Amino acid sequence: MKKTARAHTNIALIKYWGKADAQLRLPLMSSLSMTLDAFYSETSISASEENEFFLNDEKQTDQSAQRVFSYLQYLQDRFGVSGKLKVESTNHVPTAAGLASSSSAFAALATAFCAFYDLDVNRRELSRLARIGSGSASRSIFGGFAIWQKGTDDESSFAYPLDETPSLDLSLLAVELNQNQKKLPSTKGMKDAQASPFFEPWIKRNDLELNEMIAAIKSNDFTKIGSLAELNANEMHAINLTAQPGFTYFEPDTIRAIKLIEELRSKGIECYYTIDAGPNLKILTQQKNIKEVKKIFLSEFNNVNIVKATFGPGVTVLD
Ligand SMILES: Nc1ncnc2c1ncn2[C@@H]1O[C@H](COP(=O)(O)OP(=O)(O)OP(=O)(O)O)[C@@H](O)[C@H]1O
Ligand SMILES: C[C@@](O)(CCOP(=O)(O)OP(=O)(O)O)CC(=O)O
Repeated sequence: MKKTARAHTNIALIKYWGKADAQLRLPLMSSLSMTLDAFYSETSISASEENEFFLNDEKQTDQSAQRVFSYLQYLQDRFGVSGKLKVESTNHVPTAAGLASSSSAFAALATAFCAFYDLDVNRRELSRLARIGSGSASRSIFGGFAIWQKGTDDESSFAYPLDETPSLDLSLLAVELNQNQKKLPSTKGMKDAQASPFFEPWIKRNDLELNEMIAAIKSNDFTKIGSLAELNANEMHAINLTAQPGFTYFEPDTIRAIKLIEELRSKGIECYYTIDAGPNLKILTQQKNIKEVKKIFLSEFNNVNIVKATFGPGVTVLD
């Protein structure tokens, strides 16, 4: 018997970047995201002679396999089930390039696991389980806009939908400047960032920014959504730069792309950016400006891949 689940990635507009508990992946802040239709992972689980993990048809034996196996062990212990498992996953998103592959990966893995063992879990519990695999995965259980409330323990830290089928005119252009796997995984990056003198203010502003974002979404205020998402992303990257020692996920092309967005805005083409733990940008824009923004980026950058996305669905079991 084989069970397969599909989960879409999500992009945080209010970001998770800092943990209160590394094992349980309890965050120090609540976050809010948009699930994306264009990017997803499909993961199957079946019984096997030994634990195996295939990613995009290639057997994995490195740290990424260890992460999957220890997560499966955790889930088996938690539910009192056993057996060796074969995990086969396909990413329809570049892996570990700051395009949130771990969000779709662990949402799909948690869901396939529950389907395989026929476990009766609701979506809130599924979100808690996905969170243990990768924090951002807690939000990929849901479509549209999701909020991950930080909570104080395993029970209370889960995501829930804010609006699963938004009618908002909001599109995202993923500007893939560099699809290579990053050297500094998110888990380590967010740990190192806690040494920044601006880490405390970053945590303190979370409530305010989250509430402002919820209000902006509810009132269909694209300008507020875009500018606040950009501010929040820049705060996250500012604490990276000011950590001791400082670091950045930005590359020269990331800065060039930021400058280009500023230029487009000054010409009246409204667009904003958000950036995760990688050099690639996600541009937030509206239907009427997509063509123009895409055209200008393609003419300014060689070898850039631009993928358009809008709201995607929550996790599903495929068979
Ligand atoms: N389909 C998958 N199944 C299991 N593990 C995966 C899968 N895709 C990616 N991963 C693992 O997720 C980890 C990458 O996560 P990481 O959070 O560092 O990068 P990312 O998800 O691309 O970027 P972001 O910081 O935006 O979330 C790696 O350990 C990678 O092997
Ligand atoms: C920048 C981010 O994308 C960080 C995501 O971090 P992960 O969820 O990948 O981290 P772990 O919980 O350690 O697996 C912001 C976000 O998605 O909220």
